[in-house]
Amino acid sequence: MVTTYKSLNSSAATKGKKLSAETATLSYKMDYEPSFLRTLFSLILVSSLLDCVLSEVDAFPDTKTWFENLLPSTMCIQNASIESVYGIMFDAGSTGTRIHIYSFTQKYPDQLPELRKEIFESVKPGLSAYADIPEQGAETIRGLLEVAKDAVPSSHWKKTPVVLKATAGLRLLPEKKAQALLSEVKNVLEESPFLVPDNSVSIMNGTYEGILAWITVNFLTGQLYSQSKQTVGILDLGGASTQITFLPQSEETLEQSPLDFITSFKMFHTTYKLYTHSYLGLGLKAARLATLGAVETGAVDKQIFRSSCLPKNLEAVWEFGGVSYRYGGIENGESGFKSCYAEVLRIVAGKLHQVDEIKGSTFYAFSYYYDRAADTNLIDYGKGGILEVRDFERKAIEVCDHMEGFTSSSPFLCMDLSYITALLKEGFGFKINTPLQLTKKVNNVETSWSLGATFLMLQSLRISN
Ligand SMILES: O=c1ccn([C@@H]2O[C@H](COP(=O)(O)OP(=O)(O)O)[C@@H](O)[C@H]2O)c(=O)[nH]1
Ligand SMILES: [Ca+2]
Repeated sequence: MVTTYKSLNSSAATKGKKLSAETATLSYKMDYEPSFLRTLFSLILVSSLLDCVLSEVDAFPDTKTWFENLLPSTMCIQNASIESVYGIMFDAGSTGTRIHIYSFTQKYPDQLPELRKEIFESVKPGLSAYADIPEQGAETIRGLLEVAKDAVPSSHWKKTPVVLKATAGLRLLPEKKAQALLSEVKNVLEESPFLVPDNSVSIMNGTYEGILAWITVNFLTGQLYSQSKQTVGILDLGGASTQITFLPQSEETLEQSPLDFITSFKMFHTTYKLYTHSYLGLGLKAARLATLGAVETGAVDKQIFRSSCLPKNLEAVWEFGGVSYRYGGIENGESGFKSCYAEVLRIVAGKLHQVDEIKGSTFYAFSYYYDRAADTNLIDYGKGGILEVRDFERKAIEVCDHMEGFTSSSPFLCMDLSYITALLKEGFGFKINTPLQLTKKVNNVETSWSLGATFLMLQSLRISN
């Protein structure tokens, strides 16, 4: 693996520095060829190849209902030379925009292609911070496209599809502002030398976000093509929304869940009926705003939003989604875990659907679950690890009850850890000893929805040689 950092903005890099620093870029390159990935992507690409030949036959007929609007319209393209196929996926998240450039190779015409390399780069803040200056937001995409131009040989540019999917940051913007951003972004993609399919720039439905991340993780852990089909559930905690997705084992779950929490799709000759839901406004940063009471009021110039989850003497400014908020602790008032937990509990109480069977299931947790666990040394940043829900609670108590010793690097740490504890325990209803597998990467591949989305993009485009 080759790792090169241009400038840093990962949690590893910001650990011990200002956690709310929002403007920098991170880039790294990964080379990997684990055998199961070869198998996996062989399966994917073989399916695509067959589909191209049998263009009348939809390989995943049942999927149509749920990813109809997610995918660019179907077409059969002669995507690449005999040796390489590329796919570019933008993840426009609420806190940052990321580009994933995946390359696949086919060494011999009669052999199956393999996933060879992923190049990743990100910028902060996310597109939603440019709500009033959409052209400038789109410029961030232009910058990331330069990375793609370096990564993809120019001979392949015209055949390489590029897609951008925005998540909760844009979902929360007024429709007009979100559309203006998407339209500027579309222009920038169209000015690029890459293949821009129909519907290439869109706001992704939260249901897809959960399902695509579930596909990614269960591909990477080998569950989707293993005989046992012991799939794992996923918990994603973004800045503005959070997702839970798993394959129910109990009939009761299927029967008692709200209809829109259950989604069926077919892959590799197996039909999966998943439980998935995305809670908009319950991402980590949106929860900060809610705890501070700043959601309804918005940022008012002189107002300072206060919380017992913050150090008593703190007064500072925090930027989220392009808005600046003044915030601080309660001087001569309450602080510490007990009062903070009561505050964050109000954000989740009665807001989430609970399912009994998750108490005994295996869940992979990533994004801010991972970042905050790593920030507080609950896990190693590089390796991740297994935690129980009560580990987050213990750490929250430790941090919240010793805020006098806080450093300016982490003013929100008490609030974040308390919120994560409340979300897991009182929100989803996990037991305090439910184990969570904290994982950022599986075999060097990021555990995010973007790989699942790229897989479906290639599938949809019938990429072939
Ligand atoms: O490829 C990625 C994309 C995002 N994240 C994490 O996702 C969180 C931020 O969520 P995001 O900005 O995507 O917010 P959303 O739009 O999903 O609410 C942070 O913990 C990031 O470290 C990540 O680990 N890998
Ligand atoms: Ca996300």
